Amino acid sequence: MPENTPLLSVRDLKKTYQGASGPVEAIGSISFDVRPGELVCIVGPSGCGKTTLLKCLSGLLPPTAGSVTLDGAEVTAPPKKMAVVFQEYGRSLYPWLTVRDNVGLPLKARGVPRRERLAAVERALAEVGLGHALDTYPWQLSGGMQQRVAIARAVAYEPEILVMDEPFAAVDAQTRADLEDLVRRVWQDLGVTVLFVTHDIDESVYLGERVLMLSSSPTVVQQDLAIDLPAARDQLTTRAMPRFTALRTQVYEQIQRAKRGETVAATS
Ligand SMILES: Nc1ncnc2c1ncn2[C@@H]1O[C@H](COP(=O)(O)OP(=O)(O)OP(=O)(O)O)[C@@H](O)[C@H]1O
Repeated sequence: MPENTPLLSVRDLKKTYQGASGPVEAIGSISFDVRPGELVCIVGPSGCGKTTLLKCLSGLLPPTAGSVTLDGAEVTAPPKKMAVVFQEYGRSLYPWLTVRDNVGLPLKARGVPRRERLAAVERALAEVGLGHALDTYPWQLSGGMQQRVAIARAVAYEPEILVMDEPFAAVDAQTRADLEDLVRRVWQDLGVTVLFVTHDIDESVYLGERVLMLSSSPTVVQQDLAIDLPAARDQLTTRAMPRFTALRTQVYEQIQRAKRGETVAATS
């Protein structure tokens, strides 16, 4: 695929729920593209429709209007080319399966032969620094390690796009910093396209090459901001850069505007 052809294309997406006391317009109208190999963060205030958007993107919820296209095909069911990592790692791993079997499960379901599957599982676990944990069970690991297993499972599947839904919201600050660096490393090493949803402004700027800021519900893209920080990022030096501070201030101000219900045109 040429580099400028979008991998994921969201066009005029609208979602209205039928609530008990009438229609709830969760998503007003959202349009954006993600090109192959990009790392895009989506950030917005609580209740702005991030979960609704992700459900529509991953084919779990039909939009009221508009479309989602992945690699040229309209998404109407969970796409094979997409892997999703959720916040609740504790519920996404099977406690009765070893780490090796948890990571290998989607490949088994896809019919990948055993030898090839085991090689892919070992590669993915080595990538997330858990090459030594193949035969352990999820409940023998810390929360951060379990989330690494969930990331390895997504990576082993070799998706065209890796969607992460607030994946680090439930871990402590130090683990979170390590996992952020892990996501950037996986993105750089494997060239996978990443769409990362977070409510954390600093995290969106530290991780992303682009940040899409959502307005309050009914949601639109408030701003599409290019993150022009150096590709090699480091928790101490990058976060201490004046440019980092300027970008986080810009995102913070937009989120505050979104909370007040002020919408501005999406610009980069
Ligand atoms: N099944 C539903 N029926 C009716 N309204 C809903 C339903 N699901 C979500 N909503 C409403 O749609 C809006 C967006 O909700 P959504 O959960 O997508 O936001 P969010 O950004 O993921 O929130 P948070 O960051 O707090 O998790 C909210 O006003 C919510 O109350």
